[in-house]
Amino acid sequence: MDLEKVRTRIDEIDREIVAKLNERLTLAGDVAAAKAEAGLPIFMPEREEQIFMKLARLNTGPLEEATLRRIYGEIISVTRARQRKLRIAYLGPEATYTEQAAVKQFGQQIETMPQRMIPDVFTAVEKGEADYGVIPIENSTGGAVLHSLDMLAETELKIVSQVYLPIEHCLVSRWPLEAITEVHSKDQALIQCRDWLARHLPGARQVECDSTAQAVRLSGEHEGMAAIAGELAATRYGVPVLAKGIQDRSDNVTRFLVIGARPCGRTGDGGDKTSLVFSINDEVGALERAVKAFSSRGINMTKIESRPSRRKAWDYLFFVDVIGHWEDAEVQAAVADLKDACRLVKWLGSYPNTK
Ligand SMILES: C=C(O[C@@H]1C=C(C(=O)O)C=C[C@H]1O)C(=O)O
Repeated sequence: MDLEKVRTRIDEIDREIVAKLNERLTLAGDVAAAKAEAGLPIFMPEREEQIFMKLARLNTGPLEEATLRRIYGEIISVTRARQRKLRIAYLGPEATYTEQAAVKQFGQQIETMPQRMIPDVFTAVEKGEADYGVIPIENSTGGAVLHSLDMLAETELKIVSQVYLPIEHCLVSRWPLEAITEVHSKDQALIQCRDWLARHLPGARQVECDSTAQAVRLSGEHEGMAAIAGELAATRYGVPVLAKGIQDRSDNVTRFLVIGARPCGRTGDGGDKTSLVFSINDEVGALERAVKAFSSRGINMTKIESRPSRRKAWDYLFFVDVIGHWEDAEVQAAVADLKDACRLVKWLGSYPNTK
């Protein structure tokens, strides 16, 4: 093939792409103005998911769906920022996995607001200092993030989106493996690397701290100290990576939630998930009746997790995820039954069931 000819064609395509990008940006800017008038939020995850689903159907390849999503994620990020840069609070400090999840959801065009603890993320959104908050909720190896569950039970904020992020942990230190006496990290990360640590650093003390990024920062300052964290945190704080991929399972994925002041609308086409929390009466068959409210209608329950209610000893809250939107007739009917069987039923949010 003639190189010059191909390059000429590529240049033409680029001209078209740039023109189209600008046209899209201008149109979406008009939408933003109309939305401001109608009192609708800048960020509408249900609309974005519909766009992504439509793009996937249009795409004939060779472009991979995940790549298309990433490219469009940035285009939409720029569009949102044209109205106003969204302020995103997340479990910090900088370069945590939660920051990566925030960028995966919102793109680069955001104002990042790292917070020290999970409750601080909720407070920042509740006070209106941040537009949205991002928190970890569960990991495929280590299970639930209990602090996040407890906060969800208390808050009036709603879950508006979920983000799955593959997690690859690294051992990060300025000192060689033989010299390491302490490994610092978030409890979840230590649990996810339990077998690796037992094999490679059996004598090292394991110390829990608030975040993986915080552990990296500390480890840079103290002799014999190592941290478990992501490569991004190691790079950001300038501490060398000694070993990569040290999590016990290669399919290690964390699910994050985006919380906001307003609920998210329906995506439709079975593309939504609903999270709720309920508390059952102390009687025979109460939990079964609660579960049947969904199963008898063919509603798929994708998760159930119990936590102490923190009100009374041996009193529990059940956190469940089901497929469907709170406004779906079937879900509403199930919730009516659930309310008959339960002391408390609280809607935590409905959002696109993004993979
Ligand atoms: C332009 C809009 O605002 C935002 C930007 C979108 C886009 O760039 O396509 C889509 C949804 C919203 O999060 C809209 O709601 O249509």
